[in-house]
Parts: sequence; C-alpha cells; structure tokens
Amino acid sequence: MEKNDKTTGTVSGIIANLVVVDVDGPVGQNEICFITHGKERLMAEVIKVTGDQAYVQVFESTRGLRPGSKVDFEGHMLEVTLGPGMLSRNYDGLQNDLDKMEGVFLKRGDYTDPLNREQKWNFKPLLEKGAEVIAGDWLGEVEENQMPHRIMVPFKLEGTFTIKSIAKEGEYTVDDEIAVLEDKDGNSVSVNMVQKWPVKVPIKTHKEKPRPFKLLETGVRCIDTLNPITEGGTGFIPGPFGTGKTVLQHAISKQAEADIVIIAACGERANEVVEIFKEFPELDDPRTGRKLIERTTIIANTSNMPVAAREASVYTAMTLGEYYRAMGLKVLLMADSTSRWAQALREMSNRLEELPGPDAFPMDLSAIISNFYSRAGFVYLNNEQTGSITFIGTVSPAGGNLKEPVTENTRKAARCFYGLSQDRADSKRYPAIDPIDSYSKYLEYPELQESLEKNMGEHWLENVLKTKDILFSGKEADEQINILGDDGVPIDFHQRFWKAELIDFVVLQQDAFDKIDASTPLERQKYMLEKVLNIADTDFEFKNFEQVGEFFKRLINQLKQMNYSEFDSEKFKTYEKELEEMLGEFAVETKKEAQAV
Ligand SMILES: Nc1ncnc2c1ncn2[C@@H]1O[C@H](COP(=O)(O)OP(=O)(O)OP(=O)(O)O)[C@@H](O)[C@H]1O
Repeated sequence: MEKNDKTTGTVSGIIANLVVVDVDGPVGQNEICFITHGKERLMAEVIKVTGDQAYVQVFESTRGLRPGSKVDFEGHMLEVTLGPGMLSRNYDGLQNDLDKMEGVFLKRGDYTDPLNREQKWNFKPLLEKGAEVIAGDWLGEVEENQMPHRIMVPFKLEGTFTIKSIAKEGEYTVDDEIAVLEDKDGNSVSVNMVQKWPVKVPIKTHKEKPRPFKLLETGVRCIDTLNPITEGGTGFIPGPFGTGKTVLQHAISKQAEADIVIIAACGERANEVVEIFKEFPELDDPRTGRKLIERTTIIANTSNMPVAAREASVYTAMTLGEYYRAMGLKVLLMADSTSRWAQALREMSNRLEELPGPDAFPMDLSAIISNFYSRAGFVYLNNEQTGSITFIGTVSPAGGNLKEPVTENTRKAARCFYGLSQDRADSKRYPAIDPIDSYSKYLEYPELQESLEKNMGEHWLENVLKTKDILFSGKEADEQINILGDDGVPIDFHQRFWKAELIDFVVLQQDAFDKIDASTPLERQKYMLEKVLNIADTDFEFKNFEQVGEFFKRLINQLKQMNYSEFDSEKFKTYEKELEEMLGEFAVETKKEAQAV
C-alpha cells in the first residue's frame, strides 16, 4: 500500500466520528489519514470507500469540525511502532504513551512517540557479516528489564538478504543503524531497532504453527488441574460483576509461565482504567522477586474515548504480542473486556448503516472474533526456537445472558471456557470458576494428552476425568437431597455430596491472598489430587448422614491446613500424619461398630 503521490481530500460530511471525504486519488481500506482542523491534525481510518468518497472514522472527537477541512492520506494502515522500551508502559489503542498525558486524556490532535529516542541500549550482535537472513531473523539483542529483546530483520522485508555489515557490541539509540542488509540485486537496506507494522495484519515470520500441546502452568488449581490452558492456547472468562474477575486476572498474570504480559483494558470506564494503572505497578512478580509491571505493557481505552480507538486497542495489544513471540518469548495476553471491543464494532457498523446481525452487532462478528483469536498460538521460528501468545479474554454478557452474540461467538473461537458463577461468588467459593460448566477442549487433544502423560504421569488424565465425575455426581446428589430432604435419601447420597465438597474445598477453592495457597506448582497439584482421590475412592461405613458431614468437615479442615503450609515442610508432614491417623481411626471405629451389630 505504500505509494509516493499521497492522496488528499476534502471533508464533505460529518456524522459524529464518521466523516465523509471527497478524495482526489486512490485510497485503501483501513488506510490512515489526518484531517487538518485549525492547528490540530486529527487521525482517522478509512472504513469504507465508494467511488471518489471515503468514509473515515476519526480516532478523536470531531467537535467543531467543518466541511471543507483538508485531509491527507498516509498510504498505510494503522501501524504500531515496535522496538525496545515498550515494557512498563501504559499506552492507549493508538500507542500514545498515557503517562505523558495530562489528566486521563491526551489533548485532541496530540500523538506521542511510543519509544524513547534518546535512551541508549547495549546491542550485542547475534549474527555475522555475510550471513543470509529473512524477515524475523534475530540480528542481535539488547536487554530490557533483564529480558532479552531481539532486534529482528524487519518483518516487512520480502526475500533473502545478506548481512553487509552489522554493528559491534556497544551502546546505541533505537534510531542508530545496527545493520545493513543487501538483497539479491545488490540493493541495500539500513536497519535500526525500530519497526512499524499494521495492527490488523498478523505478523507471520514463523516457520510453523502447530496446535498447542504444552500445558501452561498458572498455579490456579481449578485451571491447571481441571481445565488446563496450553502455551499458545485461548480461553475466555465470562463473568457477572463482582465475581472475582480482577483477582483471577491478577493471579494468572502474576503466576502464569509467561515472559511478557500484555493487558488490553478495552472500553473500561475511566476510573477502572486508573485502577489498573494503580494496581498493576503494585503487583509483585513471584518469578523475578521484583515488580510484575517490569515485564508488562498495558494498552488501555475507556468507553468515552472514540469508538475507533477502542476498536484498535485489542489489535495493538495482539500485534505487540506477536512482536515478542517472534523473539522467542512466551506472551500472555489478557483482554478485558472483549464485550466492550465488540460494542465498538457495533457502533461503527451501525453508523455505516450496514445490515445488522443479531443484537445489531456486525454480520461478520463471528469471523472478526475468530480471526482475532486465531492470531494467538504457539510457533516454531525459523531458527528452531519457539514462541507463544496465550490469549485470555473476558466477556461481560449483558444481564448474565450467555446466549448473547459476543459470548456465543467467543465460545466458538476460544478453546477454554472459565465461567464465573454468581452462586459460587456469593458463597465465597473462590475462584468462582464453575467446575461443571467450564471446560478445556485441549484435554481432548492427543498432543496435550501425550504431554500430560509424560510430565504428570500416566494416570493423570484418568484422575482428572474421575475428579470431574465426582463433582458431577456430588451435584446430582445435592439436588436430590434438596428435593427429598436429608433423611429422604440413602446415606450414600450424602457421601457422594461430601466427596464433591472435599474436592471443591481442597482442590478448587484457592485463596488468592494467602502467600502459599495463592499459587500451587503442578507437582503439588498432582500430589494433593492423588491424596483427595484416595479418600474419594474409599467407601466409608457411616451410621447416619450427620456422621458423614462431621467426618468430611474434619478431613477438609485438615487438608486445607496442608494447602496453607509450605509443601513437604515439617508442618505439612505433621498435618498429613494427623490426616492418616484420622482416616485410620475412623476405619477401626466403624469396623468395631459393624462387628458389634
Ligand atoms: N481467589 C480469591 N481468593 C480470595 N478472595 C477472592 C478471590 N477471588 C475474589 N475474591 C474476593 O472477591 C472480591 C471481588 O473480586 P473482584 O474485584 O476480582 O471482582 P470483579 O469480578 O473483578 O469485580 P468487577 O466486575 O466489579 O470488576 C475481592 O475483593 C475478594 O475479596
């Protein structure tokens, strides 16, 4: 889309943020333009072209804009600027640095540079003069917040190049030349540490993108044990307000096995975004012992920002993720909430008077959502290294209706579903992920099954399925008890109910604010699951239903004490010993009683 003679135009109509422009040359779909309004230059994106008219969506308020204003088309789509120095930053959807703003917004017409042009970085070459390279290959690296940041052959270059020269190790700014590449015809390309890339086009410099197959450890038991997400996998969390979405997102961001965390806070209210900016920098990073923000970038947009900027933010976040993935890093991308992004799509579609789909969302909502989710994934790079983007989006279904179009279409696109339940939140069973409704389709992938068998033992999958069965059977028993009364059902129903409670309290419920319980390593998850299943596999003899409840409450208490103690510590072992004694004594007692009868 690059061209030399830039197209210009004149504003001929204005409908809120949608501006009609009479153009004097060719313009492309999604091309960026600037409208001159007095001393301001307002950025806009072409969203429809008919004949010599372009409909452009302005990223800012169009207050006071008049027909006749001049428009300059840029010849390229909305791009992000990629380079070292993006970590710990708060950007808006157009990659403006929000820390440079006054108040919550930038002044209209102001765009800030996403990178620091003065800062020097210690560049180390990874390749030598004469090497043959293609787009995405790692020429060298700098270090940012103790993380390697690879300087890559620009993604836009096509074909094979030879390195004509490469900078020696030393201090350079992002704009300094660090290499010169030469194509087959002898044309030279100067490369520095900055590249630009259009946000709506996936970066595809990898060699292969297999189905994800490796479990991504999050330390959250009801995810890892019951419905695991994979490295490069996708998941979504629909949840009513106040069900623990924020706490869960913080837990996953802090604990997941990721090098880089990108948060797309899309369309949140301004005060919620301010909360994110305040809360995130305070989160400790259990992996590095420093602050999580050092390996995090936040892309935020509030509902009162223009619709096109809101729509852009998730793409900007994904493109940043793809950039880091091409460096061989593991990226965790969290978007909250994708419903507000979909609302931005709806507003745009409505203003364009497109034929509406269900609930007035665009007809192609399903394709938009699944195309977006498909940009996540696990990849093999050309140098045999791997990289990944694991994507988890939250959905805020209006009125908790999971049949509404955004939730329905997200369900088709995402492989894991973590449904937060109001009932569980009300009874303080956190995290409130519903164990019956939630699922991970990855568990059906033979690739993951194989890797689980290798890493978690041959009975792991069997145990996970058994756990699900016990939870389901407990729910059924609970329903029967509620209908027929405690005395109206056989004692066995109580036993089934309490076995599910045992799993709920010991495996599913997890205190995000306890130093030890907050995050459980896989090895410990495996140990505890086996312990609990051993109990669940035993058929105890009970005199009456009260005895069932009493016995299981004691077991739950004991096992919870273990959850709160350092794994394998003296304290842990003491609790475990007491638990075994409890089980042994009960078996002896009931045997005696049975003999007496
Ligand atoms: N895993 C957990 N362990 C302990 N407490 C929790 C956990 N998850 C949630 N809570 C409790 O629930 C409260 C509400 O959680 P949170 O703020 O995450 O809800 P939310 O769904 O994000 O709310 P909103 O929809 O308003 O953003 C927390 O303040 C905390 O007390």
